[in-house]
Amino acid sequence: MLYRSTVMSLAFTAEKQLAISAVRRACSLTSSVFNKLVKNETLTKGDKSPVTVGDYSAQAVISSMLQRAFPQDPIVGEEDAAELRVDSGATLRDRIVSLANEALVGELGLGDLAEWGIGPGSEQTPEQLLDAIDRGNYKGGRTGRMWTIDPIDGTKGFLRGEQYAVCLAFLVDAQVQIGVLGCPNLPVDLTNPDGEKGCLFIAVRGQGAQQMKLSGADPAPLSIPPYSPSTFNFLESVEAAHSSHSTSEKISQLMEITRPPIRMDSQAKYACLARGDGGAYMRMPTGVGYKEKIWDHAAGSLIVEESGGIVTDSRGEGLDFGLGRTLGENYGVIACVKDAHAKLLRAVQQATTDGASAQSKA
Ligand SMILES: Nc1ncnc2c1ncn2[C@@H]1O[C@H](COP(=O)(O)O)[C@@H](O)[C@H]1OP(=O)(O)O
Ligand SMILES: [Mg+2]
Ligand SMILES: [Mg+2]
Ligand SMILES: [Mg+2]
Repeated sequence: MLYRSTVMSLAFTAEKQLAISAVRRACSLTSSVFNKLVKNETLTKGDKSPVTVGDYSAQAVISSMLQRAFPQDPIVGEEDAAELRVDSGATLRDRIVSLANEALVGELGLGDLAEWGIGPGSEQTPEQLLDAIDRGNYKGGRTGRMWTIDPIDGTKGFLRGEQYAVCLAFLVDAQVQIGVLGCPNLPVDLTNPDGEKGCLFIAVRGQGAQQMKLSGADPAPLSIPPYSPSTFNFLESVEAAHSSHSTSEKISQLMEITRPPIRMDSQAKYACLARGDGGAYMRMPTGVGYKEKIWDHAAGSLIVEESGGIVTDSRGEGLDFGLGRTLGENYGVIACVKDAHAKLLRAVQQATTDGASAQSKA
């Protein structure tokens, strides 16, 4: 038993260190993309180019570090470089190559290792960076080691200057072992929205979860407070197209919740649940046949579980990360502290059954 616990606590130290380092480097890249391209440039409404530049270059950085550290590990990444390999993508490609290289050559910080292809002199060729992006094309599966990257989750929040997250998870046999979320715009204390911003959340299965500042300062363990009916509320998407606001409003009424929901973009919702800013993460299907992607839930779900929470779909079943790049048929996602889950699940099931019978009568 002693042997087993020693082995468990030693597990994945190198993977964890790499994941933290890669997410932190990608976060400084996305912050600089925002400052250079979103804040200081005149953009036409709905212009998605800064987010595209940010997505590609952040995935290039994380993926090229992974390739150096763990060359055999496959990656399920949100982006692929096809658009950058054609002539019409040349301008975008040049921008991405220069941003990714700028991030890779940055000085080594705490815990960084030059052997991961970072630090002064670590420039990559355009071809190497495009290949790094394309290493994210793994189809996923149930066995073996793999990583999943969402280089910018919450693109709408990123463009609004609100919440987004750089997300990286490491899985073995379809079980998330490490989850890291970098949230550059998230207040360290949500009750002080004008205070310091920039948080990093890290979980390792069986070893708990912690929050620290993006700089690495002030690490603190995370633990979701016990269920309290008078303060319980929901964390949900800003975008009603991503999660049904009307269904969660119905669930909220059934649970007699009095506090309004906290709406924010990205997996920052999982992080905020883990540190007790809100009572439950709610993601109810909007009925358009959208399949949730594994990179949108892997890191966040482990951070919640390791903080004392539970993450399931609306049937109460665990999320299955072994089905490929998606979570399969969409039954929604609900997450909360363990002692609230049965009550929440009952309300979810009542709301969705009522909804279904109202629809079939109509
Ligand atoms: N119809 C949909 N239902 C649920 N999630 C969606 C839908 N369309 C896009 N998404 C994804 O929701 C995530 C953001 O969620 P949130 O609104 O909670 O921040 C993004 O990864 C986005 O994917 P994409 O990056 O392809 O736009
Ligand atoms: Mg996403
Ligand atoms: Mg994304
Ligand atoms: Mg996207």
